[in-house]
Amino acid sequence: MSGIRQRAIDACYEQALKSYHEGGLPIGSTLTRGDEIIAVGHNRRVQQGNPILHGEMDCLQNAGRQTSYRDCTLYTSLSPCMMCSGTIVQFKIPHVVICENRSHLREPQFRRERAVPARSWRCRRHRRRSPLHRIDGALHCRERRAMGGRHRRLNRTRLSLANPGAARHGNGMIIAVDGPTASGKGTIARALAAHFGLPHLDTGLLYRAVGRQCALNGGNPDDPADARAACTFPDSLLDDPELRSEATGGLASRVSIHSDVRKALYERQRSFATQPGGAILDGRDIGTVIAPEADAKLFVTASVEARAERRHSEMLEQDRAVSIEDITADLAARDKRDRTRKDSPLVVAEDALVIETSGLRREEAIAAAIAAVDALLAEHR
Ligand SMILES: Nc1ncnc2c1ncn2[C@@H]1O[C@H](COP(=O)(O)OP(=O)(O)OP(=O)(O)O)[C@@H](O)[C@H]1O
Ligand SMILES: Nc1ccn([C@@H]2O[C@H](COP(=O)(O)O)[C@@H](O)[C@H]2O)c(=O)n1
Repeated sequence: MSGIRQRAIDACYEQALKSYHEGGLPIGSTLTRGDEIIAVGHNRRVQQGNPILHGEMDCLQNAGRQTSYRDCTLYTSLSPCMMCSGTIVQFKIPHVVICENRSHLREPQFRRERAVPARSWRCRRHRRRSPLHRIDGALHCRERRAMGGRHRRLNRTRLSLANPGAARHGNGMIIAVDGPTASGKGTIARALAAHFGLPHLDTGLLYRAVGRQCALNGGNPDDPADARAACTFPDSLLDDPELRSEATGGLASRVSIHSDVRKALYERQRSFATQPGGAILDGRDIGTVIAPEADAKLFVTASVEARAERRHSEMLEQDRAVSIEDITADLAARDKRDRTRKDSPLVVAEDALVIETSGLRREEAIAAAIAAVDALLAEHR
């Protein structure tokens, strides 16, 4: 790849990364003339709350007024939208290099019809036609594939920030994952967090800490005052391995019916959900109470038998001898308590997508969840 082209593509990537670190959409742009980079820019829609500050627009603004763009090339890390394509046509910019367009292919027909009709669209070396890359036809197809990879990886981490819900919270989206115990919601929430690059909070852990603290205080988890007093647990308790035990799960389910406990834990969960950059939370009432405005809501469920089986295997792995009958009875009791309590019961939020994981392996359940979130976000766009 020629020197200027490589430098321009690298600059696009650096700009996209800069935006990513600012909590924005990872889209960068570079304007070149001959061997010179005239300007760079990145998408600042989220950072500035400015709906038209796309990467290409920011770059052109940074370049200032140019007498002519006829000898310029605009590089952009992602396929330009209708607005940016219109600007490219308006400014008569003859060459556009799109670093990757598989994550988000936008306005190809518009550009095909209007943008740069006189160019050859074949890979110079392979003479291969590439319909998706009509305006970066000057690149060798292997070069395109190589540069596309890293841009694509970056884009996939944050593209979902483009939805309107993201703007509501400054610069992020909220994903709510609810469901009964051992349904696999934690497994799914952690995988979604890694996929979308979001921080994750397992809210069950907070209720478990209250249950555990109540026991440490010698209190009665069914007594509202004892349960309330346990809400001031030290943060270090969250690292206590005992929190993960079934016994503590049972205590958590008992303290969680008290309204004062739910009120005491609300603010902590709410500020996590609304932090800049977005968040993913799993629990029982995330989509209904903690973040009813969440951009994507999933309700993960599975039959009692499948859940008991999973919990049983988990315990066998930890060398804990518990009968499957006992586990089933405990799950059923917790389900009933969670579903029938007055304050914030476990229900499917109206706008949630239900994922039934009984017949799905972990990877299949995760793939279904990612597809469901993508579909929900696409509805918002
Ligand atoms: N689709 C699946 N198939 C088989 N096992 C699964 C699946 N999803 C999760 N598991 C396993 O089931 C167990 C419970 O999963 P996980 O902890 O994600 O559930 P949870 O709903 O978050 O539970 P809790 O309410 O206790 O926090 C774990 O051992 C996990 O590895
Ligand atoms: N948002 C939440 C989360 C949990 N609970 C209660 O805590 C118990 C333990 O939760 P796990 O997810 O770790 O199993 C659970 O049984 C609920 O009673 C809650 O009420 N709200």
